[in-house]
Amino acid sequence: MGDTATTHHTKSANNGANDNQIGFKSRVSVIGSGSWGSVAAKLVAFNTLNLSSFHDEVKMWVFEETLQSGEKLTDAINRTNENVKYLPGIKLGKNVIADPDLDNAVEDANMLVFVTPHQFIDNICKSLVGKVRSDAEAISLIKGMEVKIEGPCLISTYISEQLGINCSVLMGANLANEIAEEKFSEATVGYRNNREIAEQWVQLFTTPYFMVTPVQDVEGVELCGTLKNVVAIAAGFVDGLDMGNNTKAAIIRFGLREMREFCKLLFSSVKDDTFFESCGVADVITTCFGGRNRKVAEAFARNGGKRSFDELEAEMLQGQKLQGVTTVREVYEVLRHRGLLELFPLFATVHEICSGCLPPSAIVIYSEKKNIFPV
Ligand SMILES: NC(=O)c1ccc[n+]([C@@H]2O[C@H](COP(=O)([O-])OP(=O)(O)OC[C@H]3O[C@@H](n4cnc5c(N)ncnc54)[C@H](O)[C@@H]3O)[C@@H](O)[C@H]2O)c1
Ligand SMILES: O=P(O)(O)OC[C@H](O)CO
Repeated sequence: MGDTATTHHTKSANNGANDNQIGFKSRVSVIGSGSWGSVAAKLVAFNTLNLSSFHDEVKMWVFEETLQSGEKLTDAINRTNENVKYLPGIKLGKNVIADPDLDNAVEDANMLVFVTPHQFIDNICKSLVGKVRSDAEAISLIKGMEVKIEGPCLISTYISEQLGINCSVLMGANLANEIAEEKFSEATVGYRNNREIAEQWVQLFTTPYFMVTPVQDVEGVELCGTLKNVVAIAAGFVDGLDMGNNTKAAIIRFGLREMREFCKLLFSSVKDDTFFESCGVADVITTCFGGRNRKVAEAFARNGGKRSFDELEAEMLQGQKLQGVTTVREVYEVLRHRGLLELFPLFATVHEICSGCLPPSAIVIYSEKKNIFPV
């Protein structure tokens, strides 16, 4: 742990955070246990076993459910060391302990990894108020955003505000099943102003097959991870209409341009270089070719928009959750509220298709005529 973090530990006030500086070991909890949540626990657990500055054990909070066999998911994970529902066939590491009790899962942890679908973060944060260490550091792997009456709010900001702790982000071209199989990938840690904290997260996640780069642009990194899911849905429509690779490449380019404009609209501080990190162009590419948002959007278009995203998601993903449909609705609300829909034709069209106002083929009309931003 770096100096800044150590000072952090010693000044803590509540929930047992009175550790001595010398010999202090960090405790990590993972909040979420879907496919990416389980891979995150695996990555982290590999490092906590191998680095002396961490306690070995990694607690992973599980949204409890009963499997078809009648066994609780948590019991099955702890018995087999696999997330048999969301990441079957992958050993997580014996030091990963699944826990269905949220309070218990975060108790004593000073490094909190948030990785649930974004639609659930509100309830999770509300139930964690007053339960986490005041000196804890958080990181969000969640791709999505909250839209409140007063405007859009990044998930990392929401976590920070609700829990009174600093929150970094980790985003990137990270299809969970590929990293689970230890195929090489990159990711980007976005941090606000404390480089040492960023280095701790880099250390905690880096493995020989997972390369993590810190970038001082938390908003840019997080919004890239959030918005690429909208572009992935557009790419899925193109696939469902059998329009081919050139059209998909055009959609990716238009999408990246709207991502950049939307990021700068919300945060003028967002850096152009961030779009060339793993969280930017690389994540757009991988999601538009191999992601769940793309896959379900393709099925939506092949069905002519007659079967809803909810229905297709339940049938095709068996409990896993899409982020793109909710995100594009939130983006649309922000743009409508500001009278800027015309400047974001791809985002607007994707929402209008998802919500049934336009047919999937409208994405073709979009791609034929749009070049809104000056290049
Ligand atoms: N899967 C990936 O390849 C991947 C990669 C990078 C980032 N992400 C992001 O990670 C985040 C988490 O996604 P994931 O892939 O780990 O999950 P997932 O879609 O695989 O699984 C859904 C999860 O939601 C949980 N859940 C269901 N109802 C809930 C409720 N009411 N309250 C709380 N939890 C509930 C389920 O138990 C399960 O753990 C998302 O923001 C996603 O965009 C996913
Ligand atoms: O499967 P998706 O569409 O949720 O995308 C997964 C990851 O975000 C890719 O980096």
